Amino acid sequence: MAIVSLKNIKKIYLKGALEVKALNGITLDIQKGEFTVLAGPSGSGKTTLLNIIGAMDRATSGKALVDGVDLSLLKPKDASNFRREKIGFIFQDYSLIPVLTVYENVEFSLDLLGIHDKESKKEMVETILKEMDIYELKDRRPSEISGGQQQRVAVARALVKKPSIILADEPTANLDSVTGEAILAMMKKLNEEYNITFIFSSHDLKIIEKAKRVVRLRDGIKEGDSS
Ligand SMILES: Nc1ncnc2c1ncn2[C@@H]1O[C@H](COP(=O)(O)OP(=O)(O)OP(=O)(O)O)[C@@H](O)[C@H]1O
Repeated sequence: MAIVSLKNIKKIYLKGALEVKALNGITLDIQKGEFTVLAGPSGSGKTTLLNIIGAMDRATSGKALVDGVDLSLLKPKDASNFRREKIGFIFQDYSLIPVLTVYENVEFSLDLLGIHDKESKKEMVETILKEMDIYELKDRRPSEISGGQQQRVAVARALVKKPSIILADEPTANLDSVTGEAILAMMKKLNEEYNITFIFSSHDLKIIEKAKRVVRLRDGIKEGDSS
């Protein structure tokens, strides 16, 4: 069974009296363990689609089933539980908490899940920091490390809670091409090692060509799908 199953998803934003059709009938299945990029020009609907899959936003019409949950039926509180338990988010601007150290940023993800036992948290956080090769940076604040290192912290924070799906909106957009490709290689390794489903957006051709499956969007419509 597909971990993400979208049927005829439409999203219309209202801008005053103006309707913006951001998604115009997207049908898409993604299997568990796939490594998929949503590609397409600016404004094609990539962020909107990621937000719907992650229950950050709701489709205007259509059916979205993610890890067995029908997202259209979720009340706001259930949506926030769903996000916390099932989804790891990675953002273009890293979105780390500036006053917390690298260690605490990753640990916070477990606090939100209600895991409070110091020792088990320590084991989980340290394992993932080592995996991401940022263990030596654990006591620094985000402002004291590079952009590529901050994005590795963001990946660690998403991953530590062992989510079913990781959603990443332009995760390499603010990085130079070498660092961006290193982050992508790391995501791919984690995808293969843990069989975590990755769905990310990009309009960088060098990044797109390295994904296993490319779903192309244009004007809110799926115009291509290749693996
Ligand atoms: N909150 C909003 N209110 C109104 N219109 C919106 C809103 N969010 C997005 N849009 C519009 O919906 C369309 C799709 O936007 P979206 O951000 O999903 O595209 P994108 O492919 O992620 O673009 P980019 O690559 O620039 O991030 C665009 O026309 C955008 O202007």
